[in-house]
Amino acid sequence: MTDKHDYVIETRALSKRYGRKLALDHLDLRIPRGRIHAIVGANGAGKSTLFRILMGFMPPTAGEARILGRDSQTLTPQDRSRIGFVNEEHTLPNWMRVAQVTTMQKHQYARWNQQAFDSVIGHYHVLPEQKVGQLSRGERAGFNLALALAQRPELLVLDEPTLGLDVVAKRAFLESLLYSNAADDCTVIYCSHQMEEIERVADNLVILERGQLKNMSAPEDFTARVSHWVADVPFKGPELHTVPGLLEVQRLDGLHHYLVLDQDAGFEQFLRTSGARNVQSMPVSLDRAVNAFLSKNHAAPAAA
Ligand SMILES: Nc1ncnc2c1ncn2[C@@H]1O[C@H](COP(=O)(O)OP(=O)(O)OP(=O)(O)O)[C@@H](O)[C@H]1O
Repeated sequence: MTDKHDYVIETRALSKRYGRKLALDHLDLRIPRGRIHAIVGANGAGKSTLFRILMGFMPPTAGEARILGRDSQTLTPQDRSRIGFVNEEHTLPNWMRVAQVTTMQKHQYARWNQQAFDSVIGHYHVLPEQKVGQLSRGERAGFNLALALAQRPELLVLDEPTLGLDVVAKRAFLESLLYSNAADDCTVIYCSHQMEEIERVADNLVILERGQLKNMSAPEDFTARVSHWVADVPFKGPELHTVPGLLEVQRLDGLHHYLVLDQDAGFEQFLRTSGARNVQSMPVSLDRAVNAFLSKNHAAPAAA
């Protein structure tokens, strides 16, 4: 049932103001159905606010937010049952046993898929008789993901799901997500600050900054927008305000390192005209590209 206007999330001029702070600023965001979409942003970019509005926990100040085609402010329990949500807190009743929680969820969700549950929980050493409160953080994350995937939600929102997990638990979590075929008939929204995870799982990279959409493309296409130039420039080099697309500059071992956005080979010419002797371009990782992009405005004062 996919048509070209089938968006799982659609916002139009969505704004949220908390007192003097504008957390979402006329945000127009359209996330198509299917695949894994990463949403990244610096602290305070508005990600949690966006999800609070989308889940109907909070009204917007202005604009419109739709989730699975419904107005987020009038979601019914049935609409909500089409959405799975896993966050870093992995909130489940601590006093209940794993088997009890599983049975309860099985009865609650008509589309429950036992095979999906078994294949994910199989990555973890979780016993049915254990109480939720006795599980380790990684086991609780895995249990939560297994429950969420078994609901067979149309939309699964994962908000920093691997925060605080060790390397082994993180790997198990990502493998569960990838190998459960979640992306086949379920759209996954993955909010994380961990670029190596995003590089591994995401098909689409959404960057939010100060409540505005700054990028929506395949992660590798974003990386291709950022280039790293190393130049041997005598003295101070060009005035920084004249460097086109500048994200970051560093001086290391007497060489200038420039990270720039949306520049082509003309940038080499710019450096040479500025007196650079040796100029080389180097590949950039997604982590470096996103961090340089986000840091550029990080220290600037917030819009009131
Ligand atoms: N209840 C509130 N009252 C006032 N300001 C708020 C409130 N909730 C959020 N904010 C502000 O709105 C902005 C966006 O916050 P939000 O929690 O949505 O960001 P975030 O992208 O989820 O950040 P993080 O990555 O740090 O969790 C921040 O500047 C924050 O200080």
